Amino acid sequence: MLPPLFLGLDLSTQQLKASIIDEAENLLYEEYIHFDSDLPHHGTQNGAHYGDREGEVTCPVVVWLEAMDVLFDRLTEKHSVDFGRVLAVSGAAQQHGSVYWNAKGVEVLGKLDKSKGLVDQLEGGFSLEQAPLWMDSSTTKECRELEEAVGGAQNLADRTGSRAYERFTASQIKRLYDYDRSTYDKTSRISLISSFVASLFLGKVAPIEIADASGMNLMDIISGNWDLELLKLCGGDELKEKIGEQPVGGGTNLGTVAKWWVERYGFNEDCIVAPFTGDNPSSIVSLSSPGDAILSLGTSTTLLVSIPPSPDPPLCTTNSHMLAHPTAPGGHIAMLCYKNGDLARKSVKDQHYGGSWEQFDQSIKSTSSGNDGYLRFYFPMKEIIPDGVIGEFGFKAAGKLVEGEGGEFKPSYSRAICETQLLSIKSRLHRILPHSIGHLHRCIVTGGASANETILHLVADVLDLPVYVAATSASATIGGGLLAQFAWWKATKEGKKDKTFEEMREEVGATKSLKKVLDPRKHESEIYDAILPVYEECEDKIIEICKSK
Ligand SMILES: Nc1ncnc2c1ncn2[C@@H]1O[C@H](COP(=O)(O)OP(=O)(O)O)[C@@H](O)[C@H]1O
Ligand SMILES: O=C(CO)[C@@H](O)[C@H](O)COP(=O)(O)O
Repeated sequence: MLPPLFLGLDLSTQQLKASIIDEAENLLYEEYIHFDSDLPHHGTQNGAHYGDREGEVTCPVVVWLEAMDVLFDRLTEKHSVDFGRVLAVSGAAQQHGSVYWNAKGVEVLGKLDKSKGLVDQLEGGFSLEQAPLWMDSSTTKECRELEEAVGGAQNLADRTGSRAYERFTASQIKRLYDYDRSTYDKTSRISLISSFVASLFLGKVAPIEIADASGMNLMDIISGNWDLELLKLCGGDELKEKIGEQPVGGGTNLGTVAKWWVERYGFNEDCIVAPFTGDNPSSIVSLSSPGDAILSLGTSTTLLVSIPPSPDPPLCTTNSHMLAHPTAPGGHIAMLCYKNGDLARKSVKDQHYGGSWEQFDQSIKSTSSGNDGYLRFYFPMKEIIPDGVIGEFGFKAAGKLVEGEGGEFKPSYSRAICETQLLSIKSRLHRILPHSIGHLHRCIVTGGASANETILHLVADVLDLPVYVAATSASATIGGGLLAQFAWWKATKEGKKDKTFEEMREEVGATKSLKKVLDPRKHESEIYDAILPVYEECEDKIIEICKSK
């Protein structure tokens, strides 16, 4: 019999990616479906629709169904993947977004017909055709109401790991419950995007995974169970039923793939489905050890630090997130998340460098650290950190606002956007680290922009950390493959049921194949240390300006 394979998926903001690995984590197949370019008839812009309500950002569920159909056709036709060798599947998805199944959808999911694709059968199976995404910021009112109901933002953070955020699922559900009750009532089950994809494999609505559940403002961050009072506040008594069973850990065996996968694509009928997690927790699974910072430069920018289990309660702040760890019970992940990451850099590249990353990079290379004393901030979308700021702002390093939105600016635009994005992380990094971590040893960079060595140089110098990358920038899909392998290993190997993820990695002899790319340069890092207070002063001014708008 040929050795087993493990399938990991990542349904991220702009694309659906798949990786197939073997037991030693060798990457055998990789494929992706880019929503805008592969499925242009849905009219997504960077994977999203921007709606009529202020801050409304969604994606039609049918885009993801079609991406699944096309992806598996491609894996079969282009790569001739033998799915009979795939013994477990898991994966990840952009966090926080939610999918609303109606009764018909749940019913059809349980009896998929092998002669038809997912779109043909499941279109019309959702009470909300447009799923709210992590970029949505339309639920500020619901957020403040939720915080008020539990005695303030810090209380909610202590309880769920985060204060109320617009993109988190609680406020999204509350908006539906408060303003669109008939749609809410037509909703039989609510999935996260991650558990929605797991449901497609399972042929029934899958439970929500614990790390992704901690991005909802609905789960008790200490116990890992649903907070019943919060459920009721957001969606009445009936929300408990719609959300389903308690969150489950990464690597849980949820059952085997639905018959449809066996009959249509030749999946092994024993192929295990393990819970899908969020893309950021999945990157932690594939890349991180405590003491590492992970910088994910995907559509969003996130900074993640894995925190080992501790008897002390996790450090929950109103400016950062605390997530449950997907594979270490009692462990956590501290996270910063920025909305204006890749899309803001891309717009600078298109506006000033003719759409060329080479020219974007060249402008950084031909200027020096600190950009001749200028700082320029880009927030084309309402930002998460600092909360609610929007616009473009340029400053002299002395903290003097040289122009407001738009206006003339001489030094390098590309250096400016990368420096201010990274200085924001530098100014917050120490505040999210618990004492148990002490200090960080290295920064592992992943996501699309980790392919850009010029940006990696800035990361090393600004954060003053050695920079590492993995063999592929698609760390979330590899994390999915590893979660699949973990579920299979525990379920099928004698005596492994209660073993840990690390024990599995040790047994199969897998090491994280990380490559050191750069060390920070002392002189350059000192320049950024010196700029930091000025950066913070400028950021405070922007917050004031935006408040008074
Ligand atoms: N050389 C580069 N420099 C900077 N960014 C890049 C480069 N190459 C690709 N990217 C960015 O990577 C992004 C995709 O990253 P990815 O991690 O796949 O996103 P997501 O997972 O959120 O869909 C693209 O939108 C693109 O702008
Ligand atoms: O909202 C968050 C994390 O809180 C985002 O990081 C999403 O999870 C989207 O991920 P990418 O598609 O940008 O990787």
